[in-house]
Amino acid sequence: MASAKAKVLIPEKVSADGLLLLKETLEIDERKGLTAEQLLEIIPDYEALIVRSETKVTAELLAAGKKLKVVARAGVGVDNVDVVAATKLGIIVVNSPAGNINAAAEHTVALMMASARNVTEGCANIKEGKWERSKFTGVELKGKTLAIVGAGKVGLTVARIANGFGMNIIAYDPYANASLCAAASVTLKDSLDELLKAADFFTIHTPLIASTKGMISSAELSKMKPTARILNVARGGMIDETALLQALEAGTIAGAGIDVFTSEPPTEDSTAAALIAHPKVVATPHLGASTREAQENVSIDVCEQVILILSGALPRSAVNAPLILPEEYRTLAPFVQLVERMGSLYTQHYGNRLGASGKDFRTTFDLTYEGSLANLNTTKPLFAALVKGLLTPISSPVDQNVNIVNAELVAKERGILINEARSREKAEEEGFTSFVALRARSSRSSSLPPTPSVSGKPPRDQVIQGYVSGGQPYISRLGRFRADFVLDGNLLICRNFDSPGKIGTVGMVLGKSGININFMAVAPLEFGAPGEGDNEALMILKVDPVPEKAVIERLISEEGVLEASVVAL
Ligand SMILES: NC(=O)c1ccc[n+]([C@@H]2O[C@H](COP(=O)([O-])OP(=O)(O)OC[C@H]3O[C@@H](n4cnc5c(N)ncnc54)[C@H](O)[C@@H]3O)[C@@H](O)[C@H]2O)c1
Ligand SMILES: O=C(O)[C@H](O)COP(=O)(O)O
Repeated sequence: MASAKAKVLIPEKVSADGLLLLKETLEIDERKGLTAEQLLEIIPDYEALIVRSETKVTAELLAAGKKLKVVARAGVGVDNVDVVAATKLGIIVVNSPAGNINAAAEHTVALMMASARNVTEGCANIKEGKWERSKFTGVELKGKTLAIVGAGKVGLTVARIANGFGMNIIAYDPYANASLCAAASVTLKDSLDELLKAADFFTIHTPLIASTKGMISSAELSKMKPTARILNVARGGMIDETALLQALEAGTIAGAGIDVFTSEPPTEDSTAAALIAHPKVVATPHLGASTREAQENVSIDVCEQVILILSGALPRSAVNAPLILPEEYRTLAPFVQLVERMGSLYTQHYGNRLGASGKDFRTTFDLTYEGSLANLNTTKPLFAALVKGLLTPISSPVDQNVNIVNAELVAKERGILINEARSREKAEEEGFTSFVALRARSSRSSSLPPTPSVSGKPPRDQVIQGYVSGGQPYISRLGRFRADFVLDGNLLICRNFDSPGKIGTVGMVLGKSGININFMAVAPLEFGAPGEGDNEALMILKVDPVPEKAVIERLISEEGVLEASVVAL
């Protein structure tokens, strides 16, 4: 007789601890070593699929899974799952964002120590029956500088462990939570260059996104000490493998510890294969999360979520849950878009300004719903939209898909604090039926000195206000400036002296660089304290294509152009 229980397919090695939870109510089928064709053939029988990083969950496989309700990734990265196709088919994708953090951090430390003490070389030597002690003199970690790029969950866990070794820890992460860094005795630096020059050990813990892809290439490696060692237990592609191999061969860098590669597994004749074979490289086959404990954690985490979903409840960490539920769509959709874009504007503008004020990304926000918005039944989608907007520009799309289910958890994990408030006082005063105000607080308990304001006074709150008109998101205030522009497209935002000729200057630089201006608005000063940059204005230009960093640098080298940022929405 056919089983009445829903069926779960597990084509990879997933820890038994979670699977035990499934056994009571579901039929589980562990089938390792299936080919893609075999998987395609059997998938129509299953309600749930549990994978790690090896199974390619393609659009074709998902479409063939006529009964599939959930794909669970026992780990963080869903790079191997076609999330867009799953969303279109109404299949929920869940993951375990925190279950393997400690494992990845400890593996980083393992590679750091193995590289420092020539563990693999010494081990291979003695196994060959040799005893060549003098060849393998290493270095100690105590008193050395550990430089961390990406002070997130894994990066800070590495820092906490490294404190025990007596290391001096510095980090570069423009979007980090300063108090969490200070609590882990991490000194935040303003540039990657500072880390490259100071590092004895250099480790990367960022997502693989446009700004981190190829982040370490020949130019960066050439700034490092010849005694420095470099580690990557995050994602392949952040260190240029060819450049690293050349630096190791030239002896301009002392060693590397690598767990992840641009293509996995690396092909035989690839640069990655040459790196792996290099005597100064300690390499592992993507073992960051491969501990019994981490596998138990991620297995229990995703199996619990599979049970929730198959019983009709909401999971904890859905990668593709909506920001907004269908019944709320009509009222909330334009505001969800507004708040998400305000968050994205905040991160890209304040986190990436070039010029006088510099970067000043903060992590404590007040989000106030003014006027008729104060009557909303639920603000959950708006909260989620803000978290998504703040984090999307600095996250890999597959690693961090923020939605109403996971927004609070993601914000907490990233050290972002959002205080929501409702008010009916200011909307009328400002001439709107409703608007949203986002205020990033100035208090920074950080190891960094606070960024001085233009007046040299302590930094002030950063404020963005927006409203919806005709279904479009508008910005009515940006910092000290009264604005009125549609928050859409590629925007170049320049702060400049409010004096004749500035628009021409900016237009000329952009024209010479082949950049078209589709729209331009000037935002006058309205909210500044006396003496605080009195003679200033903002210029907001919708541009195409997005200006390169060199163009922005040229702009701010022009007289009277104080700073500029690019915001792509
Ligand atoms: N090897 C493994 O098995 C394994 C296991 C777990 C996690 N990982 C990988 O480790 C990495 C870190 O994971 P996490 O959980 O700590 O992520 P996280 O999101 O908690 O932290 C990432 C940090 O990178 C920062 N960042 C983003 N862009 C940056 C930039 N351009 N410059 C500097 N910093 C930037 C973010 O602000 C954030 O603080 C991810 O790539 C993840 O996929 C690998
Ligand atoms: O994304 C992850 O969770 C890690 O890279 C681990 O992948 P794995 O489950 O295949 O070991």
